[in-house]
Amino acid sequence: MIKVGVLALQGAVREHIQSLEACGVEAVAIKHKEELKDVDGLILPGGESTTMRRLIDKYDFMDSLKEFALEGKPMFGTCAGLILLAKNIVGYSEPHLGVMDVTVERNSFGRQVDSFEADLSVKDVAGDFPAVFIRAPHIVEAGENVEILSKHDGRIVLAREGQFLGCSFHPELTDDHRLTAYFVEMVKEAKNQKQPV
Ligand SMILES: NC(=O)CC[C@H](N)C(=O)O
Repeated sequence: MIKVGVLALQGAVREHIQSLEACGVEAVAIKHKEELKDVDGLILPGGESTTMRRLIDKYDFMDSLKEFALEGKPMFGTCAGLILLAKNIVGYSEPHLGVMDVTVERNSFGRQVDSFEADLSVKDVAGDFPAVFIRAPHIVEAGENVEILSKHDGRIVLAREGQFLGCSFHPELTDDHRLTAYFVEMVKEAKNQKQPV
């Protein structure tokens, strides 16, 4: 049995927990860095990346989050969470965690369109995934080991690099749990690989 955490400093935490539970796994809100030891995978939710970064520093989470990544445990960044994972952010000299080989641009779907919904074709997941975008970033550049899983209007909005999954939108805000289920599979695979045979 696996356990998946949701970083609970700010943002859409409860919805992610419900989506994970709908996928049949145990889900916990992570409020203290020590709790990271208890989970096999972690979701970094949407919200506001600069606020979340401030709280990561305030509660001394940064080293523990980087260690979590180094241990090979899967991490799923949604919207602001994707910005936290990215190695490069357009207009910023430093990344946050800087673990996923992508360059992201914040609020990149135009100010006049604050939020919108779109049906996406997602590789290996769905032909019609309902995606909710809220002041969303997109991936402007992806490294050679990054697999592009979905695009909207020619822009990369979902990608995977090994243990890291990142999307521009909010997969937790609808009743469609297929993308959460995809991440749950990543967590199960990573855990099985670690187990001695
Ligand atoms: N819904 C979201 O997570 C928005 C992300 C936000 N615009 C940021 O840059 O952090």
